[in-house]
Amino acid sequence: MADSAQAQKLVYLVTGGCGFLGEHVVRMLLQQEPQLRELRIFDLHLGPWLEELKTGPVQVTAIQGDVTQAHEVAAAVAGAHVVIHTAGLVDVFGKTSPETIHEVNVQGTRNVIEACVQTGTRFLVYTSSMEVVGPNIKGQPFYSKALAEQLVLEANGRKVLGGLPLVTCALRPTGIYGEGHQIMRDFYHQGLRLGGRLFRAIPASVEHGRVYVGNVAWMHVLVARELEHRAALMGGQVYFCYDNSPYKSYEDFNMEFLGPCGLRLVGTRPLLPYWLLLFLAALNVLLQWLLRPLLLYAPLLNPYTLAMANTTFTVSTDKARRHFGYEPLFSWEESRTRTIRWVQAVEGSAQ
Ligand SMILES: NC(=O)C1=CN([C@@H]2O[C@H](COP(=O)(O)OP(=O)(O)OC[C@H]3O[C@@H](n4cnc5c(N)ncnc54)[C@H](O)[C@@H]3O)[C@@H](O)[C@H]2O)C=CC1
Ligand SMILES: CC(C)[C@@H](O)CC[C@@H](C)[C@H]1CC[C@H]2[C@@H]3[C@H](O)CC4=CC(=O)CC[C@]4(C)[C@H]3CC[C@]12C
Repeated sequence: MADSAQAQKLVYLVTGGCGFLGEHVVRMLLQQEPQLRELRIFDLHLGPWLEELKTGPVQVTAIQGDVTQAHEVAAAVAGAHVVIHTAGLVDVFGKTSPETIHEVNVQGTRNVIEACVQTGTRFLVYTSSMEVVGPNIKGQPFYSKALAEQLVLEANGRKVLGGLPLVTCALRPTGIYGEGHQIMRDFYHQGLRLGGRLFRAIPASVEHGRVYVGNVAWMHVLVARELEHRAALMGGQVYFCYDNSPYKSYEDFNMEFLGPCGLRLVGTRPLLPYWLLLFLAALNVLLQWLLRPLLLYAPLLNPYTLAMANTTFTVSTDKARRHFGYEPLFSWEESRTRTIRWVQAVEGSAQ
């Protein structure tokens, strides 16, 4: 009996499973997905925390690999029931060349799609970004995400090995926050260096939609589960990731977490005029270029981050609720508390 029950259980693959979002998806699957028999985690950089996951009832298989290498992807995909493809490069600080970003995001996604077709995996969930509908121009970090999303959606309905159709969909989070968010960590360290102060650079009126990483992970788990049963409705669809996090300026939102950790945002309006911020941002680009042979200089302020920080991001949709019953798993209060605890615990700033 156990064998037949075990036989009905499924193999999931998460690419980028050791990243900020990927780790939350992996942990959420282990907590919330009863159908799991094996969870494969495919990543260029495997985290040591994976070892702690191997003591549970689900077989956890860590695979060190590169999505730009088709054969490595095919070997990881073979036999998987569903692939959750989060591996990607989103570099808003100019650390990585546009060519590399394109290779990982576009060719890597193409490799995942082809691996599904060649090995017979029928369900593919892609982590896109709200940015794909932003003011993208060629060469911006998210242009390659838009191309990759298009590949995934166009692949919906392709026949996989065995003759059945591939079912794909894409999820579009906006700025994700929560435990493990590197930019939040950078802001905290910047504030500590400035004597517990951060200086306002963005008008408080510029509203930003942000979403808690646990709710983004939960949406991935739900979509991976429902994609088979609701293929006709969900196949080829995109879903924005949303929850009840409040709309605030990027800096004021960060202070929801950094304030309780002892930081203070100075100024009710930007301390420097926008033209001076533009000049400093351009200067940072020049410095990054001049210093590149010696070191990687990648400050928070550059023309792209300044433009993004001054762009209103809002999402008004309930499509995920209507299509597959999504409701945020974590309230705003829980999301805020978890994030504060992370900053306090990881950064040793417990009060
Ligand atoms: N962080 C955010 O605010 C948002 C992220 N996203 C998307 O979510 C996904 C995950 O983002 P994050 O967790 O923030 O990034 P991350 O950089 O923390 O995680 C990405 C993971 O992919 C892996 N990876 C990178 N290149 C690889 C390759 N060639 N082969 C195999 N693995 C590779 C990395 O090692 C890393 O573990 C990305 O696709 C990103 O575009 C979308 C919207 C917002
Ligand atoms: C120095 C200041 C200008 C400072 O405030 C810069 C902050 C900057 C790092 C962030 C400001 C806006 C952020 C982006 C925004 O939340 C939209 C996004 C959506 C995504 O899907 C991915 C992340 C991001 C591009 C996000 C990245 C960080 C900012 C640019």
